[in-house]
Amino acid sequence: MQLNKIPATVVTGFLGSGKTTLLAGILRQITGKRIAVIVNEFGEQDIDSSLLRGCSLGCEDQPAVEDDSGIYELANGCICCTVEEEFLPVMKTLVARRDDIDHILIETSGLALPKPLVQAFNWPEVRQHCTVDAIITVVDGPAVAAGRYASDVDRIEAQRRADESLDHDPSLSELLDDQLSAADLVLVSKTDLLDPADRQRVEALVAERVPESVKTLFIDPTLATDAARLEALMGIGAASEEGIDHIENHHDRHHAEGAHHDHAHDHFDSCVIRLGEVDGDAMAERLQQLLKTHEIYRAKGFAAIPGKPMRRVIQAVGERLDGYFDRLWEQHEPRHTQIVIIGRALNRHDLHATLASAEIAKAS
Ligand SMILES: Nc1nc2c(ncn2[C@@H]2O[C@H](COP(=O)(O)OP(=O)(O)OP(=O)(O)O)[C@@H](O)[C@H]2O)c(=O)[nH]1
Repeated sequence: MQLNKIPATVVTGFLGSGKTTLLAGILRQITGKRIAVIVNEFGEQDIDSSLLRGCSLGCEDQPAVEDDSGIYELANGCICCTVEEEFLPVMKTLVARRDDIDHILIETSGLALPKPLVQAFNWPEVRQHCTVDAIITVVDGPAVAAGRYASDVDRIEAQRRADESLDHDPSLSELLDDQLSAADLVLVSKTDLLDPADRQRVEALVAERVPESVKTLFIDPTLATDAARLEALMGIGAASEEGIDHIENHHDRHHAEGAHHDHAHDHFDSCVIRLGEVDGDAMAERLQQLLKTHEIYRAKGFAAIPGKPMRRVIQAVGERLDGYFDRLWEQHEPRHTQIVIIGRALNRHDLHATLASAEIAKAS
């Protein structure tokens, strides 16, 4: 590690792969380090920072940075496209506060490429004071084992064959490749949902895409009881910015071939559904129905349930839906429901109408 530079860990990985869960585990488990967090979301609402804030508020001995929560949101689009406008000013703020910060954790949007962000660490203002400790790519174990990325390639190939005019349409598989191409360390998440054969499939897929020198760890962040293991993720000392220009990826290759410059997120759509109080069971049932009938990759947010003093977090990845109560509604906070949905060709009207049928009362 380079002396006197603040180390920054960049956590990348597809939508819903487990990045926020990992960050929350680190913030909860690692005490004695002052950690600043930068989160970037695809979509108009930053649910992740709200969840992470809930986490650091719950951990009294873990204030991230003095006098605020230490969580910086870059909610306005994908970090890989807004490096200059959004990321640089935040980094300058952190550099100015460097005596208060031991480590920076950056969660990129699930649709972002890590390369442009890491290249920004070579800008003089940043380079002088910060270094990239490691790029950690989180891979959704069950999704990879189930062939979600492969089947998407097949689907897109079929689309390309059907319509020759289709230019470069980056697939989920290419995005996974590009997120893996920059990795210093790969973490396979949701290992509680993997059987030994799944593990082998995931291992084989990752091994095809990363050099042998890059380690792959199977980790279960929801069971993040192992602080020493989490601590080992910080302090890798890779100085990833030094070699980043030489990392090859599909995105740069398409660009060099003269293809229209676009990013995976140009092909995704997002919308936010805002409602008042909802019937919890009806909401789950309607959402499950939408996950089956629409091309939704990710849905997340929270719901206000009548008579419940806590807000209910809603999480969906693929067709899997989870929910839990995370914190009490504050006294003057309006009780409302808000769900961000990310997918392809979303019909907002349909999504809103279906979920609104679970609404019981308008927001207070
Ligand atoms: N079973 C299981 N579920 C997990 C694990 N880690 C994360 N999840 C669930 O997976 C869902 C997505 O997790 P997040 O941590 O929000 O994923 P993310 O990568 O931050 O998602 P985006 O920010 O939307 O890209 C949530 O419902 C988590 O509870 C795990 O180890 N096991």
